[in-house]
Amino acid sequence: MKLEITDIETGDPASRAQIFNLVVRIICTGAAGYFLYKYVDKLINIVDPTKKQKKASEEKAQELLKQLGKGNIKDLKLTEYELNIASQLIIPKDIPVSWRHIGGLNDIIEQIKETIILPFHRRDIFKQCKLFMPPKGILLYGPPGCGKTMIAKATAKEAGCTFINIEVQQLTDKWYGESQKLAAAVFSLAHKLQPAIIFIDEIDVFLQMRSDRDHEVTAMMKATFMSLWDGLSSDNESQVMVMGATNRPRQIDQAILRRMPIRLNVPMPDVQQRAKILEIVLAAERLDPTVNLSELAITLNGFSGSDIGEMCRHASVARVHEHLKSERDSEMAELRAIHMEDLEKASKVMQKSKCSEVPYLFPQSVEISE
Ligand SMILES: Nc1ncnc2c1ncn2[C@@H]1O[C@H](COP(=O)(O)OP(=O)(O)OP(=O)(O)O)[C@@H](O)[C@H]1O
Repeated sequence: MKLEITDIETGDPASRAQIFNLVVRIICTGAAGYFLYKYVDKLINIVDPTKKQKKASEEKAQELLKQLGKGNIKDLKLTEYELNIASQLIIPKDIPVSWRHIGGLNDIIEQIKETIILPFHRRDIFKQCKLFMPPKGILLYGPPGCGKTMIAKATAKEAGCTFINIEVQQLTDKWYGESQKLAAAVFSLAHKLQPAIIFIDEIDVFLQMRSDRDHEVTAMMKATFMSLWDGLSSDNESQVMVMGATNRPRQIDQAILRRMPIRLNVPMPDVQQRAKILEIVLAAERLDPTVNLSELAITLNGFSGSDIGEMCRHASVARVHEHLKSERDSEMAELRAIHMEDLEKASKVMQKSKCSEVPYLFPQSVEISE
């Protein structure tokens, strides 16, 4: 079949010049369209510089939801804001912390098992108990480095529920109205993926006492957050809970404290707790028979769990340096076990650096004045 291009006006076969003209026009129109598209895309990126970031978080959210095995993602009908929040989801099986990694906090762990995990797991039974109200807020408070974040992560792992980790910066969007929509999305997403825990680390920063200095957008976001939280409390069917952690409970608004009826103090470890933490931290290391963890724990007064972890790392690494030094003289293949002396030396170094820190003053309980 022969394809013939004809002149529109005369119907005569088109000349070579006319065909050339047509081809040039098609190419020019295509090129103009391409550059216009590029220009508009650039303009959108200038107007909304977060576009790329939004796309990346959407893709991450889709992947996480798939891993969570929440059925068909399309059926969840997630909004743009919910997808943004979903990019912060933590998959329980990926959490490397469980109860056995936490030393000396058995009372707190038991309380969490009883008040949070059991009602999540045995909803069938708890639903029949009309006087039981599942807690909608729980606060972990205490000095830095004593295991609050570890407890929150282990709770999510053991409960096997959706864990939404809220980052303060994520909700404080500079665009007017966006913060409120994101705050609302936290709760609607948790509702769609329930049972779920909404975890807010440093809740004092996120929802600190509302003050006159609050930016209008921040104040509105907080108000939205609080009213949605109230919605949870009045809905007995909902399996969504907010868990907050703070080093500064006195900075938290009383209205927020009231929404967190369960408040668990995660204190500085006492001597027995320190011995337990030492045991857990050093479990994977080879210890010399000279090591006496109970004796060592007595000398670590004022050390947090994080300090103890750091001290053990120091002791272990110092031994590696010593090994590498001596390797130059003789070929020693095996790294020696950790001696009591290594741990004592490391604790003295840490004690010295701790002496220069400001002492940490912490309330034993958080009072609510009605
Ligand atoms: N009770 C504990 N048992 C075992 N390890 C602990 C314990 N407490 C703290 N640690 C160690 O200290 C690290 C920090 O703990 P974590 O982040 O849970 O403290 P935190 O109370 O949340 O601190 P912050 O308030 O500064 O966020 C842990 O990763 C762990 O190595």
